[in-house]
Amino acid sequence: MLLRFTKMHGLGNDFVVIDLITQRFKLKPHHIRKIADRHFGIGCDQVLTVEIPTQPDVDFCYRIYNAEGSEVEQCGNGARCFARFIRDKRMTGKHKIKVETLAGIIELELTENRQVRVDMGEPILDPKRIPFTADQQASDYALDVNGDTWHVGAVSMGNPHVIFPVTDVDTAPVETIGPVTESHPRFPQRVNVGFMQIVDRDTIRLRVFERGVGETLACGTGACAAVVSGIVQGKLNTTVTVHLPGGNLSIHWQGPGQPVIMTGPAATVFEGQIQI
Ligand SMILES: N[C@H](CCC[C@H](N)C(=O)O)C(=O)O
Repeated sequence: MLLRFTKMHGLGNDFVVIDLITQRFKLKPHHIRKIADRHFGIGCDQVLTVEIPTQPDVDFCYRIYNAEGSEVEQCGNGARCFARFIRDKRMTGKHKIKVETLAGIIELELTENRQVRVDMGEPILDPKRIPFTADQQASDYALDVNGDTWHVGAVSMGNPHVIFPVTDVDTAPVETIGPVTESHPRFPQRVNVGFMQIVDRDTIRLRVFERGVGETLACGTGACAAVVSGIVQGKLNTTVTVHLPGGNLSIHWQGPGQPVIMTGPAATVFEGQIQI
């Protein structure tokens, strides 16, 4: 079968977006792996499918799959690309849309300067719901990795994140600590691994070794999780610029009980068809 797709990216975190409302096809993990393969397929970090919502009062549904084929709960850069896709394909005339995701319903808004603002919902700090094995909720946790004890943050945006504090992201041990921590036994559903350098109370630098992919040029939920962790530790103000290798995001969080608001760009690269 020939499947139409749109290649997109959010700060270099790239996606293949497939409309499964006008194309009926059941994507299986081996299909995802082929689509995501940068030599034998199209190539992307994640595949994002546009689907009919199952809940009332919701405009659309999207599902996200990591390059290895696993379905995941949430994706921040994907959410912004989704909003751009829906708008550019004129699948809605609305400026603000409600979207059903595995992590719950989120709200996306296209802003006047072609940015996308996403209400990512409330962060999850209870270790049992991240999930992360810890005796009780804390502002940071002792985590043993490769024989060293790190004091890390742990936050879920619907998908799990652990955040390592570093003095310089350029020299952070992403290649060594990333893979080992991704499958650390204290994270029963594996985990996205962030390395956060706090520049000042309004600015961080961040690199992310993503679950199911490896290091990406940007991670939207990772940026949200890192800022929440920094605010919980009393080290950041409520609106933070996050410098990622692929570009910058603005993250805003007023504190417990409040949603995380992420604002940033989304771009279309090309359209095509893949024989699947
Ligand atoms: N690798 C993530 C999913 C994609 C998240 C990322 N691309 C973003 O922009 O949030 C996970 O396994 O939870």
